[in-house]
Amino acid sequence: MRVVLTGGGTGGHIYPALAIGREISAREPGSATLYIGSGRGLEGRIVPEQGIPFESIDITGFRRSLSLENVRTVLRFLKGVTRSKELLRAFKPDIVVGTGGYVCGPVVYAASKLGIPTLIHEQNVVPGLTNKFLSRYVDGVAVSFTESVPLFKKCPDVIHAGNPCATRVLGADKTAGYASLGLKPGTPFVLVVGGSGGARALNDAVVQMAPQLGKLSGVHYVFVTGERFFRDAEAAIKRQALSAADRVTVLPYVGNMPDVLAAASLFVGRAGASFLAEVTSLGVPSILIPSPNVTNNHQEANARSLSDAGAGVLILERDLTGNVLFEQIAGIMSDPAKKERMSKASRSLGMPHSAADIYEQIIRIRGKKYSQ
Ligand SMILES: CC(=O)N[C@H]1[C@@H](OP(=O)(O)OP(=O)(O)OC[C@H]2O[C@@H](n3ccc(=O)[nH]c3=O)[C@H](O)[C@@H]2O)O[C@H](CO)[C@@H](O)[C@@H]1O
Repeated sequence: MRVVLTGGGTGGHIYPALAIGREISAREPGSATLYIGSGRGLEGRIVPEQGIPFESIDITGFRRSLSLENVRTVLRFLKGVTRSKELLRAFKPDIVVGTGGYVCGPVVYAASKLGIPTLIHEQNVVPGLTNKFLSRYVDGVAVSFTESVPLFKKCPDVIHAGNPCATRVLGADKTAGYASLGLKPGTPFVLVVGGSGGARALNDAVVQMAPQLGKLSGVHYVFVTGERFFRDAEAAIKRQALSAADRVTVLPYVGNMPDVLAAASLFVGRAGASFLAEVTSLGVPSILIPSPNVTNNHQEANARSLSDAGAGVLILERDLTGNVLFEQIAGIMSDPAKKERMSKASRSLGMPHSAADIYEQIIRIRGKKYSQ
């Protein structure tokens, strides 16, 4: 099959696209993939690193308030449609899959105008602006939460498939995870990550709790700060961690997150939808501090679905301090029975067959389109 993947800005939109691409290649060896993203997003680095051909278009997102910038955005969108049409005519895909983020707008729209079968995947309960717009043109929609199905009632083929990132972590290699961190296999460690871009509030709380890290004997800590915060955060964390500094690893970004996540004893992070799909697919217990700065506060809804099931502990950012965070970490890491209960609850929420369901949907959509 020839497939175009598009979506991006942040990891939460890129990794679901890559997971769908991987499923297609596994089912149909010899498939050809092209990823179309924005030159400004994280995809420009991640996708070529995976050995996938990458083309970029110049596009920005809409501001929610009226502004001159929105006029420029419309012009860029129209230019993006023209450029996408050129790329699509040259590549001749059998399917175009969009996973949200503004970059997939012109690409999926152009594909639908050219009569190419199209599918979008929505990661969050509340659909993003781009996917809402595209839902009028696409042949199918895959959503991550059942609650989102009615929001796409005008679309021809809507399925509840979970998030394909859940499938991407299934083949994860714990041993490789420990090795990449330089840890002895089996070392218990707490993984703290503020989403694909890092989170200042979380990094600040980590610096505040760092003097207490030594209290938990034998536990290692892996702090992933986000590229833009790395230098300052690393210096501050190492300084504050005192005698436990040798049990602390600080990194800007983790390229092999599935392996590292599979080895982790506890995940502490934001509540982005793709991360949560991975955490539940692997049955990792979590402490979640949802970002308050996202559309419709959707990360809090994501986090509540885990905390209500006993799979995670929810801390609202306004209540976050170093002490609160360390108390919760210690409460889980020093109570194996509690950790095990949370782990079981987490696994029960996982939907690891997600990418396979989406692959079946792609086959169905193509079949229908070409029989018309
Ligand atoms: C601030 C913001 O707009 N956040 C949104 C964004 O989050 P964000 O882009 O942070 O996405 P998620 O937290 O959902 O997922 C991050 C993805 O990046 C990967 N990863 C992350 C860090 C790292 O060092 N290495 C790595 O590989 C994770 O394994 C995961 O696959 O998209 C999500 C959609 O999925 C939304 O739910 C979030 O609300």
